[in-house]
Amino acid sequence: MKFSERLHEKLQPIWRKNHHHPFVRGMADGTLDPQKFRFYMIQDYLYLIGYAKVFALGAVKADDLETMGKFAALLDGTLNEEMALHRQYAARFGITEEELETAQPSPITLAYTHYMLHTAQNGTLAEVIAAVLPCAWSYWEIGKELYAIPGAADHELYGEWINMYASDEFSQMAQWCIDLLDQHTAGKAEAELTKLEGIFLNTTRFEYMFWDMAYNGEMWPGNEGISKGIV
Ligand SMILES: Cc1ncc(CN)c(N)n1
Repeated sequence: MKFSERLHEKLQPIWRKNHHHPFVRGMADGTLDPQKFRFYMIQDYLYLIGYAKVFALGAVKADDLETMGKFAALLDGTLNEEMALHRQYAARFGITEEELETAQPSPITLAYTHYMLHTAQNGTLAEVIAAVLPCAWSYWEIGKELYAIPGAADHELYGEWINMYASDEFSQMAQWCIDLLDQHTAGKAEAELTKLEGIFLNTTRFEYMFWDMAYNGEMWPGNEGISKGIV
């Protein structure tokens, strides 16, 4: 069994929780409060800045030019395609790029990005991929699931989000990460695989916590104004 198959099978219960989270269900049926989505967009923008840096660290840790080039392409895709969608949404909400970049990260955004960056800075290439894979893989799965719901991808506000994460480009990048992890784990000792499984589990948990943070507008104690999306 490939290592990615083992992860997928073992972590299904947590993955299903992401799909059933009220934030995701609200995008699926179009009932999500736009203010919650606004708050999510700002936090996700900050998250993606950290996520992009993890791809940069992947290029540093790669030991062949092809893999370096692919990580460079993922970095470019995150900064210039995925985050472009966020900038478009921000414009619709009347938020400037400067406001986006200077917004305060919530405790979960900070913890999640710092965990990924710490892992990527200190770990092996396989650990870098284990840290980012739940982000790419779970969004691809959610995107596909929502896209299959009649009318969901045409929703005035959430349609573009769904189309982005169900797109061929996004699926190819998630599949590349899956294949790279399988390549770097083939024949590895159980102790190493267990460590990688732990990293994958942690960022999978963070994915759930991120939906929850966005749904509840969770900010630092005493920052309730910000939690309502007023940056
Ligand atoms: C929190 C989170 N996780 C994953 C993704 C998909 N890159 C994202 N945009 N945001």
